[in-house]
Parts: sequence; C-alpha cells; structure tokens
Amino acid sequence: MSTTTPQAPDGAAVRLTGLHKHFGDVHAVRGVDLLIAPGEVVAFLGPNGAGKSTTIDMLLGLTRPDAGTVRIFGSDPVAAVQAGRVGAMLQAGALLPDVTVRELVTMFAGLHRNPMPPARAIEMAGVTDIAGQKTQKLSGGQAQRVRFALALVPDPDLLVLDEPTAAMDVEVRRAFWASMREFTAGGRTVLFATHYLQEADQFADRVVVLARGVLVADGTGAQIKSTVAGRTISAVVDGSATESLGALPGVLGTERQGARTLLHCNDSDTALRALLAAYPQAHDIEIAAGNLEDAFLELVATSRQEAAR
Ligand SMILES: Nc1ncnc2c1ncn2[C@@H]1O[C@H](COP(=O)(O)OP(=O)(O)OP(=O)(O)O)[C@@H](O)[C@H]1O
Repeated sequence: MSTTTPQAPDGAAVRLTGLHKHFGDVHAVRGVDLLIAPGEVVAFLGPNGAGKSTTIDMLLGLTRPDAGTVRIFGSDPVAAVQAGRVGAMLQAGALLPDVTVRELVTMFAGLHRNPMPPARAIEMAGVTDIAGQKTQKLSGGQAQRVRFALALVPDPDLLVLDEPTAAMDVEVRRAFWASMREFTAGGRTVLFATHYLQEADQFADRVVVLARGVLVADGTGAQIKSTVAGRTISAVVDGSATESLGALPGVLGTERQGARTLLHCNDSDTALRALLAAYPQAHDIEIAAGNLEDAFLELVATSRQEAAR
C-alpha cells in the first residue's frame, strides 16, 4: 500500500456528492451521495440498468458527471488513478492477445510507478498455473482472474470491481473471494458491484443498493434485511380465503404455493397468533427468516412505486 500519498483531509477513501448522469433521455444516475471510509469493503447492489456501472465509471474518471463531484482520497479521480492509488476491474473487455498472462501482467506493471511485483499479483489473483498461457486461450472465468491480477498491479489502496465474479463458476468464485480477503486484510478499501446478493452479504462490511439511479439502502447485510423485517409464515390453511389471511395483523402480503399459503410478515409473532386464533385448523406451519434477496426485491419494488407517484 502506498504510504507516501497524503490521506484525504476529510479522511474519506471515496466521496461522491450529488452525482448525476444523463444519456439522452435516460437519467441514469440521479443524485448519488456516497462516503466510503478507508478499509471498508462495500458491495454495490442493484438490478440491471440501476446505474452501477455508470457510477463506477464516474468514480474512476472514465465518464464525466453532468453534475456533482468525485473525490478519491481527497483528489480528482484521474489523479488518484495516475498516482496508482486505484485498481479497477471493469466488465469484460478484451485482453491484449498473443501475449502470455505473465507477459501481460509484467507489461502492465511497467506502466506504473510503484507496482506490485508481477509474480505477487499473479500469485494473489491465483493465476500462477495459467501464467504461461496465451490470453486468447483463457476461459471467461480465467480471463476475469487475470483482470483481477491487472487490478492488483498498481498495489492500490482502493480496488473498484464491476461484477468481478460474473463469469466465474462456484469454485473459482470461492478462490477469488479468498484472494480478496488476503488483499483487504491490510486495511485496503474495496467497492464491488454485484448481482449476487449472497456475495454482498458474505463479503461486504456494507451493502449499498442502487435502483433507478438512486441509492435506496445503505447498511450491513443484516440491517438491510431487517429494514424490510421479512419473515415468512408458510402454512396449509384449509377453507381460508387469501384476502382474509392478507388482512391479519402483522401480514404484509400473501402468496399461494399449491396447497400452502405464504404470509409475508413485518411482525411474524403477531401474525402467527392471529392466524391460529382465526384458523385453528391451520397446519404444517413453517416460519422462515427473510433473506437478502427478498429484502433487495422489496427495496427495488418500493423505489419503483415511489418513482411512479
Ligand atoms: N453509453 C451509454 N449510452 C446510453 N445509455 C447508457 C449508456 N450507458 C448506460 N446507459 C443507460 O444508463 C442506465 C444505467 O446503466 P448502467 O450500465 O450504469 O447500469 P448497471 O446498474 O451497471 O446495470 P447492469 O447490472 O446491467 O450492468 C441504463 O438505462 C443504461 O441503458
């Protein structure tokens, strides 16, 4: 990690203030404010078209915001990238062909002032066994790991990854996160975009949810789950009407699954008491805690409803 570059006066690794970006009629990013402290591992979650890549491009200085400012360790993003403080792994772009992985990483290291030794980046990214292979021979998952090695080369304080595990199978994904843990153990900062909610929950200290260009949630995985409380009661309730079950206290909505009815609750204790009082014949009752997937879908649905108002 570079120690010679001064820290930001405000101590922030990333500070996004009032970011907006339009593409013609599309208002892709609509007033994003985000502060990331040094050492935080932040997952950037959102459905397709939420504005994650556009925000990341602005953060890296690849796209200019229409309004708002980006500061990385207190400086302009282009200056921070040039100073080697930022490593980036963007969504698929072709790797330079006709060179081996080792040659590519070494060439890339030659472009930086204080790079990590290429062998170290190769080892950390877990591509030692394919270091002698030509880049055009790599599978999608292997190419992603090589992109990770390239992102590590500047020995950055901040790593920005746009859907890093998109092309990786389960095993490669696990190895990737093990390498990431090693990288972040030294207190470095990471922002990664993902569609994998479980990944966000497992690997990030903090989950930031973007929907339709607006931040709709910001907290730990557990906090985000609890903001939509979400427990589900599943039961077979013979002779009941779905509407009357939906009207029970503590129930937010209902869903039929064959013979079973699912009750999505914000207060499952109250809902269960009311269910048994009104329908003592209810049986095969199961209660499941909400997962991040449910929380995420609910947050996105709420933001759609608010946008439509
Ligand atoms: N260069 C561009 N020209 C026109 N529209 C664009 C451009 N880049 C992004 N958009 C639009 O801006 C919106 C946000 O796109 P963006 O790629 O930032 O979303 P995302 O959250 O990264 O999505 P995904 O998960 O699918 O990668 C979308 O409506 C997209 O179609």
